[in-house]
Amino acid sequence: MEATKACISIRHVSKKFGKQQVLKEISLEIMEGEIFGLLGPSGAGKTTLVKQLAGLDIPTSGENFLFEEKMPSLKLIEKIGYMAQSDALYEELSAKENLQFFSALYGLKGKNQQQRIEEVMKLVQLSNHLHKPVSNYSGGMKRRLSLAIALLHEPKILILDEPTVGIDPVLRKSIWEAFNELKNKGTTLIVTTHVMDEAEKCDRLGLIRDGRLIAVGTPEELKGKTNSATIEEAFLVYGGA
Ligand SMILES: Nc1ncnc2c1ncn2[C@@H]1O[C@H](COP(=O)(O)OP(=O)(O)OP(=O)(O)O)[C@@H](O)[C@H]1O
Repeated sequence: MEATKACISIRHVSKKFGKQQVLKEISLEIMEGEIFGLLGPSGAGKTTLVKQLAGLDIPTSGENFLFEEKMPSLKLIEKIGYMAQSDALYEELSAKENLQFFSALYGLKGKNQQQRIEEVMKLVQLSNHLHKPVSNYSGGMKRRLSLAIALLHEPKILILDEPTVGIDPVLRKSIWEAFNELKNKGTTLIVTTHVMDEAEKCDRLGLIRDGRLIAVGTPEELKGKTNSATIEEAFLVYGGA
């Protein structure tokens, strides 16, 4: 069997904002085609780390590599899809107009653009709402539209910062089905969360607390090693003392 390759390599990454040290010596490899969850309490440093992976910020020390290329790199932009924590949508435009705007940024034109718009809206189950102004969308619909936008250019790596916040359990399930579909097509997904049942759905997890990566493993490994019934319990064991 072919060994899986790392497509993201985080090497001794630290980050300071003023005097506050937000990331502390993080080293981690994320494999091609896995769903990797970054789990940690609010303020742990998850967003700070994924922003660096998306090329939107730089470490104070250490390095991030994507496909063996040091970040940030313009060359990699088309390989990365990033969905931020808050939606960056034009409320006064329709969903379709938003999708057309972002498609143009990625250089998608004509028939190809139209086809991708149809595909991504189908994936997030918003095909029937294409012409609605975004201002008439619910919070969950806006999250799904943001996801559709992050998927437009078929990125190899998809970085999702709390993608299902404010989304009800039924929709959350359908979004996770979409994640698994993408994974099966070879996309690597990085998902930040503090929802424990969501953590269980990831192939591997990185537990992050106060800017430190305190454990990495599959949900089963993390529970097994700490003799815990739940990820929450395992987290407390790793974070305790
Ligand atoms: N641009 C910035 N300037 C100063 N401090 C910042 C900046 N960005 C983040 N921080 C601080 O860094 C710490 C980590 O924030 P971060 O957003 O990475 O946490 P998080 O784990 O993503 O939390 P949440 O789950 O609430 O989004 C926080 O204390 C935050 O206030």
